[in-house]
This record gives sequence, C-alpha cells and structure tokens, in this order.
Amino acid sequence: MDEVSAERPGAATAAPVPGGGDGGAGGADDGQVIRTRALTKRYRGGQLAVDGLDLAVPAGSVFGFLGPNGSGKTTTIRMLMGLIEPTSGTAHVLDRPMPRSARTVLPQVGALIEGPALYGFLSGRDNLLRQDAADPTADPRTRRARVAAALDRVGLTAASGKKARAYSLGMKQRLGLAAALLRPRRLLVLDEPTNGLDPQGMREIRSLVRELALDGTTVFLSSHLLDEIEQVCTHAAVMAHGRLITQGAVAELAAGARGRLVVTTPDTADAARVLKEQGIGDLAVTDGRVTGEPPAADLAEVNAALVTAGVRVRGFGVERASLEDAFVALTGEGFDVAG
Ligand SMILES: Nc1ncnc2c1ncn2[C@@H]1O[C@H](COP(=O)(O)OP(=O)(O)OP(=O)(O)O)[C@@H](O)[C@H]1O
Repeated sequence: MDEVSAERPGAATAAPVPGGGDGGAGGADDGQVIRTRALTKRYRGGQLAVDGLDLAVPAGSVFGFLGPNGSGKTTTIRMLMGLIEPTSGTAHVLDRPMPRSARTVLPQVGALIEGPALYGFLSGRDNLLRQDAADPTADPRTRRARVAAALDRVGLTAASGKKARAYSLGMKQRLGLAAALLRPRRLLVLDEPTNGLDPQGMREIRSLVRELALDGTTVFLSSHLLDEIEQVCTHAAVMAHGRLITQGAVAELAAGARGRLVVTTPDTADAARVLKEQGIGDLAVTDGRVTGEPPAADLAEVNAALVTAGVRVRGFGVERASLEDAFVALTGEGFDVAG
C-alpha cells in the first residue's frame, strides 16, 4: 500500500536514543507507554473519525485496540505514529508528545501499518538488508547478523532466499514483523496484523505476538476480531463510531458483562417452560440448548426444578461472559463485522 511502514520518519535522526525508563518527573503518567487525552480527529470532509479518545496503554501489556471497521482505529494509530496531526487533544508515546517528538520516539517503536512495504523482486533477506541500510543509526558491521536474527525470530530463515513476491500473505506479514524487529523496540504497533490471513497464518502471527510480549515489549495491536483479542491480549480498548466504549484488562472487561445460563437438553421446549416458571429472563432456544439470563436464585434449585419436571439435562451451567457479551452490553449493538 503506502510507504508508511518502511520509511519511518524517525529513522532520519542519528541522535542517540534515550534508554528505557526515562520517564522521569514531569513526564506522562508512569507505567504507560501510550497515553492520549481527548484525542480527536476530524477529516477535512467533516468526518469525525476519532472523538475525544482517552487511551492508557500499560507498559508490558499486549493491548488490543478493538472495534468494527470504520470505528477509528487506523486514524488513531496514524496520530500515535505522528503520521497525521490530531484536530485537538494530545497523544504521548513513550512519555513524549506526538507528533512533536516523532524523531526521538519512532526509532524505539516497531510499526506494521497497512501491510509491509516490500520489494517483490528482492528476497526476504535482501528486503531486510535494504531496510536496515536505510536506517542511518544501524551499524553496517552487524547488519547481516541482525537480519539473520530477525528472520530467525519470525521463522523465515529457510525461506529467506526466496523472492518476496513468492511469499504467502502470512509470510509477508512475518517479514514485516522481522523488519520491525531489526532493532530493539520498547513498543510494537501492529495495525490488523492478521487481516486477510488464513487460519494457519493467523495462528502463526498470534503466537509470534505472544512470544514477543514475553520479552517485555509492549504490543499494541488493532483488530476487528473479538476472539483474536481474547486469545492474545492482556488488555483491550473497545471503540465504536470513533469513541472509546471501555478499556482495561481483558478478564475484567469480560467479567463486567453477565454470562448466560446454558442448559443442554433434548427436551428444549419443556426446559424453556420450566426455566420461565423459575423466572429466568431472555430465554433463547437453539438446537439442543436453552439459554437465558443467569438466575438470581440458587443454580441448584433451578437444576432441581428441571429434573423434577422430567427434563433430561445433559449439561447445565453459567457460561463465562465473553468480550463480545461485554461489547453488546455496552453498546447495545452486535459486534457484527465481516471476518
Ligand atoms: N483520509 C480520510 N479522509 C476522510 N475520512 C476518512 C479518512 N480516513 C478514514 N476516514 C473515515 O474515518 C472513519 C474511521 O476510519 P478508520 O480507518 O480510522 O477506521 P478503522 O477502525 O481503522 O477501520 P478499518 O479497519 O476499516 O480501517 C471512517 O468513517 C472512515 O471512512
């Protein structure tokens, strides 16, 4: 697509990059790698893409930036990376204001935005060598070793001599990640890193993200896939129509929504009748299952009522709420986007 991921504006500086933990007094809130206050973007056509966003991304988290298509995720990421100016509000990345500190901040940030910019006629390895050579702060003497380490990291060593145009989409994404990993990073920003990948490619990128996080790198990734966020992320922010709906630890977000009572039975009609008598609301009957709101009464009493009425119960319990339940509860809308 565009050149965003390859031509990082910050790479133009040869100034030494301050080491980690340089927040200090007077910086943004400690322990937060990204912090925005009332961040807003209105495009020239009048479209309000991001509306008063207050984002707080804790250091060391795998932070999922979740929202349906068009909810403002890419626009936010472009502001965080200093690629576009906010209309109003502020954004701090690694304790420094963006876009003002882009030259200092961006060398510490690995970004994969809108697909990696690759040369199809070059091999995977040569693409990385070229990208590394474009970074004036990168030491040419250690270039080959760093490229080899990055290829190894993403599992592309065996395919590194192949031309990039022969790579699958998943391999291209991994090469893009390798490019982001050519130097140590405090933060990785990945915009829809599994978009367009087949299930196997998705699994590979997700496990890679988990591994990277084990090293202590904070990972900020956007996705429109709820289950992806639940599988990979420790924290999440949920966007809808340019606004922040909620943010926090994934486990807590899901816990905020009530789960569903689920009864598995061949006698669904009888089960639904008994559950209704027991005061269970919002009943839904699907193939071999009756679900409803969790009861206020003792679960054991409800189960006993089913059994007494002769309902053959194969399974009974309250299913844990998912992030999807939380989204629906918070927005009143289904999270219905094309995968
Ligand atoms: N350059 C632009 N000019 C005008 N409107 C834009 C521009 N870029 C995005 N928008 C609009 O801003 C809103 C948010 O778009 P954005 O791309 O940030 O959302 P998103 O959550 O990243 O969605 P997607 O996953 O589809 O990219 C959308 O309504 C979109 O049409």
